[in-house]
Amino acid sequence: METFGARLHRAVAERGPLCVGIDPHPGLLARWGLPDDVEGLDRFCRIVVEAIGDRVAVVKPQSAFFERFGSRGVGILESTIRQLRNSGSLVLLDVKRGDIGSTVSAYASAYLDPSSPLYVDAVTASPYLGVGSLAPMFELAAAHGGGVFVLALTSNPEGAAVQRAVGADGRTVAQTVIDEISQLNRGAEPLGSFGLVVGATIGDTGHDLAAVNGPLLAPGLGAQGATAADLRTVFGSALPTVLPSYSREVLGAGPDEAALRAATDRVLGECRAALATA
Ligand SMILES: O=c1ccn([C@@H]2O[C@H](COP(=O)(O)O)[C@@H](O)[C@H]2O)c(=O)[nH]1
Repeated sequence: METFGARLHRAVAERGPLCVGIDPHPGLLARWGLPDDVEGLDRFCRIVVEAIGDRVAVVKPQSAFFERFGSRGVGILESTIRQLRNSGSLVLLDVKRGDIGSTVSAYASAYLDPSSPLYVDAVTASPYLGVGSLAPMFELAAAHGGGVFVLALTSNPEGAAVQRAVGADGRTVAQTVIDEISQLNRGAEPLGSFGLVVGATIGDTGHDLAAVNGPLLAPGLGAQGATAADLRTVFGSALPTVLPSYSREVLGAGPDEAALRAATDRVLGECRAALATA
């Protein structure tokens, strides 16, 4: 079985270093001339998949925008995941789950067990009940070639107060998360399956990402103000493992599929240029 890290490495080599988010904000549905209901959500997702599913390495549906429509919205998430998988992109579900270990087991089954209707290639997870509490996710991901991206240094300004707080051992909370994920990826080739989320907005925080040996998802580009040129400052020598992520910056070009593809190609070009300087 090929690991998620290997599959991601291959997808990025073939399609380029880019993740595009599917975030059907009410404002975007309106701009696309779609109703703010399940039919509008379905149409929005179908257009995005048709436009970019066969050209982007990773697509990241944001679960919140599906959950807000209840069970029918989750049904659209399931069908969107299926369509994305058929289009050849890897699916990273942005769902930021975390809980005590026994409950994390159920989250792991929901997203990382191939028999689940919500089965995806990778999920985002929250480490604030302790990185160790996410072990059931790591184990099921490893068993089935899946991946987990753990929040480390998020792109929002409020994250710093928690993530940069310093513990008794002198390390920040974020550095503890970084170090524990680095351990999980030790020796993995060509890339570990356990990633981190590090916002492109955060500047140089002095955190050491050099030993992670796993993918570094970088949201915050475009709508939140960061540019591809900021990636070097944030990631330094870890730049080659960065997976830049854009949602509204690309989605704002829709609903025209050619315009969505053009926006995707533009940001991919910017990211390629930024990462090539590594
Ligand atoms: O630190 C984080 C973690 C996750 N996100 C998510 O990424 C997208 C960003 O959307 P944009 O439209 O490109 O701003 C969104 O789904 C967030 O929940 C993040 O922004 N920062």
